[in-house]
Amino acid sequence: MSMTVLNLPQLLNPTFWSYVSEGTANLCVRYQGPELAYDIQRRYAEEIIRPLLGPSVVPPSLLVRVHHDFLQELGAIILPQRPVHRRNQDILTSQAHATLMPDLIMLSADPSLSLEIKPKWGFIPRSRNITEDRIIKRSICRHCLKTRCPPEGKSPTSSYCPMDLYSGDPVRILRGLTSLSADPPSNRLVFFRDGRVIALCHSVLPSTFPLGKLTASLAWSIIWDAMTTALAACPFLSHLKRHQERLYGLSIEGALALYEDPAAAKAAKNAWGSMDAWKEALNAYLSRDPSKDDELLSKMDHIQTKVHRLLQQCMAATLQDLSIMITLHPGPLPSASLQGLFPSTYIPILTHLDTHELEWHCRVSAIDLDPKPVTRIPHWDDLDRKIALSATVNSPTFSCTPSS
Ligand SMILES: O=P(O)(O)O[C@@H]1[C@@H](OP(=O)(O)O)[C@H](OP(=O)(O)O)[C@H](O)[C@H](OP(=O)(O)O)[C@H]1OP(=O)(O)O
Ligand SMILES: Nc1ncnc2c1ncn2[C@@H]1O[C@H](COP(=O)(O)OP(=O)(O)OP(=O)(O)O)[C@@H](O)[C@H]1O
Repeated sequence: MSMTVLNLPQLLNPTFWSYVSEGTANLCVRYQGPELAYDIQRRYAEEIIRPLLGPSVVPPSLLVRVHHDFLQELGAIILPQRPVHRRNQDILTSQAHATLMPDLIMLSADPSLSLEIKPKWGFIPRSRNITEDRIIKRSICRHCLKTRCPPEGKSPTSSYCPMDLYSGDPVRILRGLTSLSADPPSNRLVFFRDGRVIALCHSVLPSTFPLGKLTASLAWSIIWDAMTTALAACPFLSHLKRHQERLYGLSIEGALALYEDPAAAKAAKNAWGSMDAWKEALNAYLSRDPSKDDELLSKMDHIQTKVHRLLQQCMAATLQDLSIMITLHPGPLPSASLQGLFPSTYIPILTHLDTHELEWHCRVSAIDLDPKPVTRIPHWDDLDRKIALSATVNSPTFSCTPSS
């Protein structure tokens, strides 16, 4: 068995280390050098988002050293496989680090089918800070305001309502998935078979797949059923919705009011690059009584409280923009492989096919967990204002059925 050895020369400065303890064989020292800028992104996912969503959902990752020649050669090798519209942007060959993660789409040589979806906001906000001119936000969810109530002269761009996906009700979850799949192709729903992107529902399944001998439409209806069962069985979406809603407790209008205090904005911008500050904001959130999520702004006179609330607003923004990867493996639990480095959790599912029961194993993971800049708060508020005002002018005749 080979072992991965990471090359991190920037750590090899003895003054960055201090003594902790020792035994007969090992001596333990603690790293106290400068924060590795690139590492903030990786640690944010592991130390801030993982406690919210759960260890089985947020994949582990390692920071590895890379160099110019490797990145340049890699860029040339993969260029033909990249989408044409992305090719004008080269890989940044000056990057010193990359993140190594388990492959969430495919595991060893087993047949697999994965669905990547971007669920977006899962609740309808209730905050007292929502102003009268944006009152439509209380009856139509953010995604539907943005996509189903476009400015005059434009057509709706989606029929998907996230409230369905987050409802916990299998009938509504299936409706959410199928409406997403009926939308024009986008990164909001992507299918992978055996590690490669496939055109949704038009693709014949491989014969190694247990459904491969069925007609495509029957096979796909069973697959939708298995995906729905997995999402209904896994507590992930309900955790995601609860944390989105609580972290967004002041609504963007309230967060903007805090950001308009120049001292708070400056302190929050400084705090953004420090993992200690993120952890403080997370702990303040985890120990907060939910009845205080939408606390009166006038009661928040400490700069520290404002900084916590601003960073929490950024955490909510990460949670609204993440993607979910649902990977289905037909048959028994996939055997350990190279991925043994990274433990993961599978949900066993049974689906019915005529008189036969099919056994699947399913893994649900969250990806794209980047920290969102606190400096975007005015932009998010402005976007919300535009979306709410343009939808109000259209006087939509529908409202969204809350997810619970
Ligand atoms: O706020 P939204 O709803 O426009 O979300 C943006 C996403 O739009 P979407 O609603 O998924 O079509 C947008 O998605 P697309 O690139 O449009 O697929 C981005 O994810 C953007 O984040 P970032 O600029 O990559 O950090 C997202 O922006 P942030 O809200 O994270 O700033
Ligand atoms: N661990 C993983 N295993 C398999 N595929 C992955 C993994 N992580 C990311 N991907 C794939 O790579 C794509 C890009 O990754 P990611 O979403 O982190 O990039 P991004 O630049 O932050 O994207 P965006 O512009 O949507 O914010 C994902 O949409 C997913 O298809």
